[in-house]
Amino acid sequence: MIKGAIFDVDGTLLDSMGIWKDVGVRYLNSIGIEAEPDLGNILFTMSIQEGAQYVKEHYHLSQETDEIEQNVLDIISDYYKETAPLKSGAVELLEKLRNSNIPMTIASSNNKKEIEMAFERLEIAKYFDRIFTCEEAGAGKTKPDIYLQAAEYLGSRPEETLVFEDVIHAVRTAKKAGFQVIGIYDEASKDDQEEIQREADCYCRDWRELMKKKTALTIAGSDSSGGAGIQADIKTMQANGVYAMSAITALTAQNTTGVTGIMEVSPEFLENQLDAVITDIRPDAVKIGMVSSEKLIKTISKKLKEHHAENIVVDPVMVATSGSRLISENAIETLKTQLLPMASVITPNIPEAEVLAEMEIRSEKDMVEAAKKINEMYHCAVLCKGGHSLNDANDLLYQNGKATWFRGKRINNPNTHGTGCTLSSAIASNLAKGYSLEESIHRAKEYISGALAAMLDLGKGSGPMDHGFEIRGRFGI
Ligand SMILES: Nc1ncnc2c1ncn2[C@@H]1O[C@H](COP(=O)(O)OP(=O)(O)O)[C@@H](O)[C@H]1O
Ligand SMILES: Cc1ncc(COP(=O)(O)OP(=O)(O)O)c(N)n1
Repeated sequence: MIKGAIFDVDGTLLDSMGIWKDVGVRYLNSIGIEAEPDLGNILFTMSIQEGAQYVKEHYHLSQETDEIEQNVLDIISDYYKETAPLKSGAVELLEKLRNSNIPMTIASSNNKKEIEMAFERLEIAKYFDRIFTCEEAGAGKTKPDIYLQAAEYLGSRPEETLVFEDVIHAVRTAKKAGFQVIGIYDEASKDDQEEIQREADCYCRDWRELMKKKTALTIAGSDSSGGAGIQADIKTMQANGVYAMSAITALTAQNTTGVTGIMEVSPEFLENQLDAVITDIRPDAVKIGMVSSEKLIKTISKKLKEHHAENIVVDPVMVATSGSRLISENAIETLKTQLLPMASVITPNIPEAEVLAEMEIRSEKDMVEAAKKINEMYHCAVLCKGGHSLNDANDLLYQNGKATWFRGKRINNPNTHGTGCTLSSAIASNLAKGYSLEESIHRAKEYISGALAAMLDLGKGSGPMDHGFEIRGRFGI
């Protein structure tokens, strides 16, 4: 759960990085000298003192460096006081965080005075309880001090705190210190964008893009008891902040004790649903759950390719906890060859991973070996879920030759109907919102732990979880 947010200023909230490239040219122009074409880049990495020394020597100026420095500082100060604009969508983002009762601070390498002047003019001072500067923190943003001091002030731990940044060294520092980092594009650091995208938990071109409601589509079967399948997926997507859509593969007559009937839709009708949804509201992520027959799998594969679907999470549902089979034997082969290679990640539980890897899983070492085998066979990231273990809830991600454990505390709750559907839908929701795969899994596990810990107890068998455990507000009472 997010309990605080820390914002950088220049390049993040303000579209102000240009002044630091432009200030030397402006200064020289003010004394009637034309600057060399590349002066902005030459001065960009220098301190103001170094820059003043450079222009004095290079342009044979009679002014002392102290005077040049002061004139440059005045130009910068005037810029913040009168001109520095907000980045697009910044106010909407601040408003949204304030409405969610998330306290916010500033962490900036700039001077407090400049920030205060700009914030007052732009009417955004009201969003921030305090401004932290690198000068006061005693270190620049290659060290985590400023973020840690800001988080301590907010009363949130790093993992509960969002850091908004636009430059790679700051993104790296905050990430390394355990914060959740949102990276944003800025012209001044355009050459580092790919790296920022890789290192940050979430990345966006501008704040409006981050604010836009993200969408997710579930292609799965209906569970009449509401704990698994389409119903669990939609509740999960809603609770994880995305707009949920569905294409139903089958109706099941099901409750917490078992499945008493399955009625599949025709491939034509599934195709119809997929076309209707995707051509109108494009999903930012797709989750695929129960698909019981070869024909339906082929339809999904064809349609998702045709529509260039992204962020596909495949939960290779085979058997429900209650013991009922949810896929035909021959469809498993088609699932392997047609759907797995399209997936950003697949989420088999231990029995499903055993079928896909064609080996027994008895230990954590076996989980790694099976996930590696599946990854090499089908070229997709594999999250082997450990919910069927007795003592823990440790899941293993295998991708790009690397195994990463997501360790979870086992919650003593016998009502685990729909855990697989819920986890895969939460991962898809997080991918839709732009989180990296690792962060998407991490957040999905936190969500499922919360839903299990709410201890809902319904039905005669293994009951459903409380998907809405964190949905509060006046209509929730
Ligand atoms: N009792 C539990 N406590 C905490 N997490 C659990 C528990 N049971 C399952 N999980 C988690 O729920 C997710 C779904 O896992 P699993 O139950 O193995 O899937 P499936 O429902 O497909 O069999 C995994 O992240 C797993 O670690
Ligand atoms: C319609 C439908 N789809 C999938 C499942 C399996 O759900 P899962 O999340 O794996 O949960 P359990 O049934 O294993 O608890 C289902 N039962 N029905």
